[in-house]
Formats: sequence, C-alpha cells, structure tokens
Amino acid sequence: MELKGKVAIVSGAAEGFGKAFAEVLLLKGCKVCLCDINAPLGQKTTGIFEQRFGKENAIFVTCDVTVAEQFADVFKKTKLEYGKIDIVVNNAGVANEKEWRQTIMVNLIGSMQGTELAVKYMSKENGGHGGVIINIGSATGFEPVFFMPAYAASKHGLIGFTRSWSVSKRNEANGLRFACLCPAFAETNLIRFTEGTTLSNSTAEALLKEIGVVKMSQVVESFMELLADESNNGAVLKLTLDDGAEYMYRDAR
Ligand SMILES: NC(=O)C1=CN([C@@H]2O[C@H](COP(=O)(O)OP(=O)(O)OC[C@H]3O[C@@H](n4cnc5c(N)ncnc54)[C@H](O)[C@@H]3O)[C@@H](O)[C@H]2O)C=CC1
Ligand SMILES: CCCCC/C=C\C=C\C(=O)C/C=C\C/C=C\CCCC(=O)O
Repeated sequence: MELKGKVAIVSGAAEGFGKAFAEVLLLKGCKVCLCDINAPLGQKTTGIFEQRFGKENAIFVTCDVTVAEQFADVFKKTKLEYGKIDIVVNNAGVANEKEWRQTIMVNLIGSMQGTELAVKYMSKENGGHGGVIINIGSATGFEPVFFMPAYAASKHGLIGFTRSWSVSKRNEANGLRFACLCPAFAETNLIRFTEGTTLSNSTAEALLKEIGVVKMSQVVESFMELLADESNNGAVLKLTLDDGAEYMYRDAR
C-alpha cells in the first residue's frame, strides 16, 4: 500500500503504541489525526510531530472513544481538515480489572465504534475511497489469562469482531479491509499499571521476565506489515518475544 498522501486516524495516540503508529505513518508521508482522552499529553505529542513533520500534517482532537459523539467528531474534523480518510487505527486501550466495565467500554466498544465510523466514512458507496482498519488486539485474545479476565475478554471480542467484518462481501466491494495486531507484553506504561490486575508487583515482575517484553520497534514493524500488504484482509497477527510475528489467521474466513 502506498502510504504517501494517505490520511490516518489513530486513537490513543498521546503515548505508547498509538504515538509510535502515528510517528511511523507521518514518516511515510501520511497526514495523521491523533486523538486521545489525555488532552495535555496528546497536544504535546502532536506539537512535537508538527515541528518534525510540518504543521499541516498532524492534528489533535481530544476524544474519549467511549463517548460516541466525541469519536464521531474526530472523523468529522479529519474529513474537514484533510478531505478524506484512508486508515483508521483503533488503538486506545486500558487494562483495569477493578474498573472492568470501563475496560470493555474502551477496548471493545470504543474500537467497535471506531470501526463503524471508519466503514461509514471510507466505504465507496458513501463516496469514500476504501481503506484499511487496524484494530489493536492482544496476545491475551487467544487464551485464558487468569490475571486479566475482563481485558482478555475485550481482546477476544475484538478479534472476533474484526474477523467478522472482514468476511463481508459488501465491505470488499466498498474497498475496505480489516486486520488485528495482537502483541504480548510490550514496553509501554500499560504494563506498569499492576493495580489494574489481580497480581502483586513481585508476581507481575516475575511474569514479565518469564514471558518477556517485546520492543516497540517490533510492534511497529508488525503494524507496518499489516498495513503494507493489500491482500491482508482478515489477518490476525500475533507478536511474542519467543516466536516473533505469526499469523493466527491470514485471510478472511
Ligand atoms: N503494552 C502492551 O503490553 C500491550 C498493549 N496492547 C494494546 O495496545 C493498545 C495501546 O496500549 P499501550 O500503548 O500499551 O498503552 P498506553 O497506556 O501507553 O497508551 C494508551 C493510550 O490510550 C489512551 N486512552 C485510554 N483510554 C482512552 C479513551 N477512553 N479514549 C481515548 N483514549 C484513551 C491513553 O490516554 C493513552 O494515551 C491498547 O489497546 C492495549 O490494550 C496490546 C498488547 C500488549
Ligand atoms: C504482568 C504485568 C501486568 C500488567 C499487564 C497490563 C497490560 C497487558 C496488556 C497486554 O495486552 C499483554 C499481552 C499479553 C500478555 C499475556 C499473555 C501472553 C501469552 C503469550 C504467549 O502466547 O506466549
């Protein structure tokens, strides 16, 4: 997929994966709308990108992805600013078992909302040019995870949701494709929030040591692989330190 001149929306882009995805898209010549619930950090990140890549290539919109009107506003503003939308990355996520309803709301419902909006704006039948939706799942979406049941459920759901969209013939005709990136532990602040799990700090440290922590560069590389290959519809790519990137599903089925 030629990325130069494409327009992307990345949710949860103030820090972590979202910031790295926005950065690589800008590096490849895309225009990017970064959105995040954390307005001060989102504005700071976007300001840095504006300086590096040009003020005209990055915008920030404050958005809680669980609030439908706010997420819709992100799409409206991006279309208004850049005239089209080609890539949507549903990345915003939390890992909090005590606030498990919120975990489902952000990780699953928020990403579903972002996908629905992407389909609305990018479908050829609505005047769009087609495009790609990348949902950020997790390696917890394939197996039981005793210390994060709600989080794991949100990611199991997101994988099923993404695959279900990918098998629709109507979406194929609309030029849309759908893929899911599923990393194991990776080096962001998310994995430092152990109060959000049922683990003690020492058990969490031991687990991180045992499973290992994937580097951000590996996550970005896998993200780019899903984006670049236009035949990737329905692909679910798992990324672990031990096995690297492996397709759990390659095609829409
Ligand atoms: N770090 C890890 O080990 C892994 C993370 N993931 C997933 O990757 C995605 C990104 O996570 P990280 O970068 O690690 O976390 P992070 O905590 O570094 O970044 C998450 C971003 O999402 C934003 N956010 C949270 N709730 C939001 C909401 N309601 N609306 C809009 N923005 C919101 C935060 O403000 C933050 O900027 C998440 O979906 C997470 O579940 C998946 C596998 C592994
Ligand atoms: C121990 C740290 C606790 C805090 C964790 C917070 C967030 C984690 C988010 C993830 O998405 C982590 C993803 C995967 C880790 C769990 C199981 C990995 C199984 C890997 C495998 O299949 O080999």
